Amino acid sequence: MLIFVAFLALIPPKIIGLVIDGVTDNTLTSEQLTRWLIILVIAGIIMYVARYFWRVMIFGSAVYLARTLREQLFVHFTKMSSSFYQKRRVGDLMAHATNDINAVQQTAGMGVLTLVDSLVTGTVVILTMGFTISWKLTIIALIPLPIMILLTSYYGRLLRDRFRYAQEAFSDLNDKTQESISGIEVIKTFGQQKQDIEDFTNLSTKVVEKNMRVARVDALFDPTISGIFAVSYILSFVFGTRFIIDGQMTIGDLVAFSTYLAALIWPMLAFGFLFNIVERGSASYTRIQQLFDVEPEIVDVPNAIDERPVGDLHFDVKQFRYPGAEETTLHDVSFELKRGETLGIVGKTGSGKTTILKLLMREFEGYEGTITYAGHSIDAYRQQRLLESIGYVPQDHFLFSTTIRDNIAFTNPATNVEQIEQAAKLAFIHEDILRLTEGYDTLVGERGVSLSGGQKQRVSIARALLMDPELLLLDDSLSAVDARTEEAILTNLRKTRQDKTNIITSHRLSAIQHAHQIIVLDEGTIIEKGTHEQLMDQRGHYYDMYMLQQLEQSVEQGGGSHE
Ligand SMILES: Nc1ncnc2c1ncn2[C@@H]1O[C@H](COP(=O)(O)OP(=O)(O)OP(=O)(O)O)[C@@H](O)[C@H]1O
Repeated sequence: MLIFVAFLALIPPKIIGLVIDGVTDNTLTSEQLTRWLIILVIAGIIMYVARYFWRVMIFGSAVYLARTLREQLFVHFTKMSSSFYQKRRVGDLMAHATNDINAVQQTAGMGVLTLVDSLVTGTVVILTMGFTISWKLTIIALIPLPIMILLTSYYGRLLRDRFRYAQEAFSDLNDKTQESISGIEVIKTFGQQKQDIEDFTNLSTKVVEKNMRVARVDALFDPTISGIFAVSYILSFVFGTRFIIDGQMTIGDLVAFSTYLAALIWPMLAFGFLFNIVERGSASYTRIQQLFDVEPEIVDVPNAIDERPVGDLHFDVKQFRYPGAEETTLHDVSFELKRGETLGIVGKTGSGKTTILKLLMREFEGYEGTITYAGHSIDAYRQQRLLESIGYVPQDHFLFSTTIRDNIAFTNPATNVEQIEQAAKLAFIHEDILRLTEGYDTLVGERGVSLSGGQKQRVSIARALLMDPELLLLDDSLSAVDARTEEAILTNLRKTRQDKTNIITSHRLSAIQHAHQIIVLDEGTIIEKGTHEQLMDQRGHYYDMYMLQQLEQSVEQGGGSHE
């Protein structure tokens, strides 16, 4: 259609030239004039329709392209492991997925349009000017063209870096906004709004400065192209009138020529802007490509076992250090857990409890040692299958912005009401949910009601229990519930998960007291191991902790003595 319109656009200038020559020669009849006018109107209407459709098609395709790119990026994000998210900021990733993809979309739409239009329309008009009017005048009019190409491509190069800096500044601002809004409660309670506004303003000013640097180059394109075009006009009039005087051209020819020249304004502008548009898109695309280039760290081995592991667990890690960390996080941690047993892990904060669970879920690799589950190393399984065996209740519980029902039924939206309620009862949250005005349909998360810390924890537990996982990992998941509720949940777990494996980490010994095995961690290694009774007999760290907690408990309850 672009090519078709380019040819149609040749008609009006030609007709204008013929009419003018008809007037100067006194040969134009009113029938001829009417015919020319009808042709002009028909050409105009066809061009109108064709232009409309090709714009819709080109810009529409650009929107589809952006969708494809956005989806690919999202899928890529979901493949990335924890260490990727540790290094990247959320706001920055979001800026890539929005701002940069928009810039690529602009390039795809405007870029294709300007490229095809400038080349096709430009070439067709130039050839027509040369063949039907005068080659000499055409070449003279186009003398300034190379200067325009040189200048605009130079501006394009200038623009590229500046645009990249502007996009980076926007990423920083996006990140700041995201973090401030998420942390607004902390900012307010500490009275830090003023400082926060100042930080925001500084970043916002940086965005303006960087975009002004872009605008200063942007602004050069238009005057340069128009200026050079004016030179073309002057040259064609000066030489055109000469050629008329010499009898090489008619007045109609010169009028048609200048109309063609006017028709060249847009292709020339488009050609100049092409450098602008392409450089912007390429700066943004490079930023997106850098994200795509990051390989997922945790990948399935070839011919990975495509079955959920069910069986005994053997954890034997000689040494593990988080990527980039200076000190070893875990060393010489080993335990064996038969299917159906419960392991309790206790230890001071930062002793490595959560790390053990993360390694079990294959969130991080690169440790020295082996972790086997049901007779195979955990990395021999497809990660998806491994995780299907594991129900994890993280320390920082996270609820999605949806109903409580959907939050619990997260792993299997098709679950029936009874199963959801059963999971909620096991997690001792059913009664609390019924007390909410809309029960299981109450919206929670960012858009809904605020549940207490303990309630959120129990919804998270219900979510994991609904899976009826082979291996349940409770990461300090009972810290925000009172002792009675904790006891009730643990009793439920003991009753319903007799043949399933559990690992419970806790600061409170009451949560792990009944476990088949307990390990006491300190600075990343096991310092004591055994059952509650064995550990009490040892009179070591565990014993001291237990006595201290008993004392605290009896003080809380108003008593002064303990056994
Ligand atoms: N992603 C990470 N990158 C680098 N270091 C980490 C990372 N996560 C934890 N650490 C460090 O590893 C150590 C063990 O952390 P871990 O979360 O396993 O402790 P924890 O025993 O679960 O503590 P808590 O009881 O406070 O949850 C800590 O020193 C912590 O700073």
